[in-house]
Amino acid sequence: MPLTFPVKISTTEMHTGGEPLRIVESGLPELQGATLLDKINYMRNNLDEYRKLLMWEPRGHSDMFGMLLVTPDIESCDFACIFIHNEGYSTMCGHALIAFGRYAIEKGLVKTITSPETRVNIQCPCGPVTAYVTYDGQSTGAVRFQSVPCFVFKTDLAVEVPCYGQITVDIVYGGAFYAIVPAGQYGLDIRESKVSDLREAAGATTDILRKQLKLSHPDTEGVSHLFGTIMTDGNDANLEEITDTICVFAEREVDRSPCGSGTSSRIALQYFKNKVKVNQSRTFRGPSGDVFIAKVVKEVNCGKYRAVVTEVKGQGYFCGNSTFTLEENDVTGRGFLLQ
Ligand SMILES: O=C(O)[C@H]1NCC[C@@H]1O
Repeated sequence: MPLTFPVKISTTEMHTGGEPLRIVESGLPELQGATLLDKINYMRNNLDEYRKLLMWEPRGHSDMFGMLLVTPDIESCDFACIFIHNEGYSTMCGHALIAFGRYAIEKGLVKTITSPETRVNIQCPCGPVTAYVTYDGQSTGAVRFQSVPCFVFKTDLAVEVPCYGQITVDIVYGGAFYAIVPAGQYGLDIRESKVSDLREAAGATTDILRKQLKLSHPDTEGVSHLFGTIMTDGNDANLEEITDTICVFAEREVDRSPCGSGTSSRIALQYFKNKVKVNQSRTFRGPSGDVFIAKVVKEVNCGKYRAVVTEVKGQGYFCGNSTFTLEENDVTGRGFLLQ
């Protein structure tokens, strides 16, 4: 289905730890479908031009991220989200929820607001996620969210990454599946190496794993896809120290923040490798220098897997509003990417 003219799309622009969040407020045709997954599939099949218009150049860029709000189909949830990025649609996004928690309250979308925290129940494609938004009676601040069950799918998986040799990764589910690997395995340093080198190595790892690894989730439809590779500083054991992380997801998109779902995955992996205990907090730093604080809240089951609910805390900020238009004869303006 082509774009419907006149195109006029309104958004609020936010960021969490430097990672953009473009919240679409109006201007898209209605998404058909009974469930959130149906609506995502409808958008993917019929309205993907709108994703490209909003995420790609000249209105976005190859590291852009956004979300749309739709009606939830889980009764306990107040909102449902569709996450969009350079390649398509994703299953979980922590940085988006951290920003959205504030948005929901500041824009008057939440009926019952309580201090010092307000609970917001959000249906994500991976399942229901609870966000707790700090509210002091006047303004909103930090947001913590509790994840869907996170589990380790495979540990110590050896993979031959073209141009880099044999690399050993762990595969973890934190609302999305990630490969997790210390940057040192590629001869890279997460703090000193160029982001372009880290992006390339992580992207090459995701590419080969997507070809070779069959993923499955015990009970959630539509999530069995390797979303990206997370490189770490390898510092899993020393709880007192900040640990660095860079998440390269979708089509080699670099998360500026520590990545909420990636942080859930990392703390879950650390838990199952006996590096942290329930309720022990750790600080994760992303490439922008901003941090998330995370911990394991409790152990649960997820099908045959031992799993954990994690909690990740950070703060998002408002940075603007946009109204996007498109002239009918503007072919380039429909979206392109330079990478
Ligand atoms: O915070 C997160 O979970 C994410 N940020 C962009 C990519 C991931 O979805």
